[in-house]
Amino acid sequence: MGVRATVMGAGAWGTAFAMILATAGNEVTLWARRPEIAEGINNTGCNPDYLTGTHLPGVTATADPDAALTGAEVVVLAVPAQQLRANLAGWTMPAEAIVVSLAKGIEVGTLQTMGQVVHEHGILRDRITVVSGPNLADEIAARQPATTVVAGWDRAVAEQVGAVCRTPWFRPYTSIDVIGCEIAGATKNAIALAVGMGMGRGFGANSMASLITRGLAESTRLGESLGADPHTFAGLAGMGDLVATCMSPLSRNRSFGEHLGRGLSVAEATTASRGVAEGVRSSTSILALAHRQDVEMPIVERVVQVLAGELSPDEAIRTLMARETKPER
Ligand SMILES: NC(=O)c1ccc[n+]([C@@H]2O[C@H](COP(=O)([O-])OP(=O)(O)OC[C@H]3O[C@@H](n4cnc5c(N)ncnc54)[C@H](O)[C@@H]3O)[C@@H](O)[C@H]2O)c1
Ligand SMILES: O=P(O)(O)OC[C@H](O)CO
Repeated sequence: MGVRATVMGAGAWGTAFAMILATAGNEVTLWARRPEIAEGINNTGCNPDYLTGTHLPGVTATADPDAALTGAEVVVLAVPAQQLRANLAGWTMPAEAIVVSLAKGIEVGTLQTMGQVVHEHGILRDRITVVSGPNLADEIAARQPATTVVAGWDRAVAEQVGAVCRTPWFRPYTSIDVIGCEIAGATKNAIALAVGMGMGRGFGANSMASLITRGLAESTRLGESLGADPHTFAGLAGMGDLVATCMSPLSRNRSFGEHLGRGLSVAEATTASRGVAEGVRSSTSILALAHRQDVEMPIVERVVQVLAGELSPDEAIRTLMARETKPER
């Protein structure tokens, strides 16, 4: 028996998630900011801008947020991290709905995770869940097998969301480590920028593996300082997502880093990007959060310096390699 589910945001992941929910037997409404996107979906059954060849049977689109939200039992938030708070302020959330956050980022200024932003908007913590894992939207849209983590403060609610978005090719696990999944999801984008820069400089698997492994170490440190379970970082929302993002040419964050490594400016890399590369804005807030928590994040620090034009990718790599020798852990 399905639920009435609404996805707020018709970018790549919002569109793919709407398809998952419809395939799982739910009644699905997809809110698009631009009316022409909603019209395109309703007229052709495909999103004209994102995942363009993907059919969305059972998905009804609208550009009216009130129409989208009225009566929804599950509300999925799929707008970019830095835009979530402003969007929430303009929406009337259904009183009893379960809220699912898809965005992977840390808010600039407040240094809050998306779950914290949603909670601050007045949603009870027990009704908030986040979905995070190795989930490149293009592969999900192509119905390739994938797993994910649904994390919630209330395990039963996480299980409910897991059941609602389970399909033969999309297998959700559950967790109660919301902060761990959110920190893992946000930081992997910053690490993918670093990996991309290395690839753009022409480096191979050794460099990539070094950045992934040490990147995971610094993400785990930050997560633990905020009360996360370190095991989360070894799981799908941690290592799983980091590997998928850093290995795949489909990743916007890795691609953005590759552009920088090849000598493009941040503005040029932004123009070349196929969608939002969350790490570009969130790297700064992740580093600020690390400073607040007194946690060392040398890779993220170099990424921030490259994005700010203070270091070239070569200088970033050279200074990372010049750090003092120390025990691995
Ligand atoms: N694409 C993926 O493979 C993927 C997978 C997992 C998680 N995510 C995360 O999901 C979130 C959304 O990513 P996406 O891939 O759908 O992004 P996207 O770049 O494909 O689309 C962004 C969507 O947000 C809309 N948007 C932009 N500015 C907005 C604003 N001010 N208000 C409302 N809507 C606005 C755009 O119109 C578009 O519909 C990000 O945090 C991303 O990290 C993405
Ligand atoms: O394309 P990216 O870099 O935003 O990564 C997409 C997903 O987060 C991968 O799980």
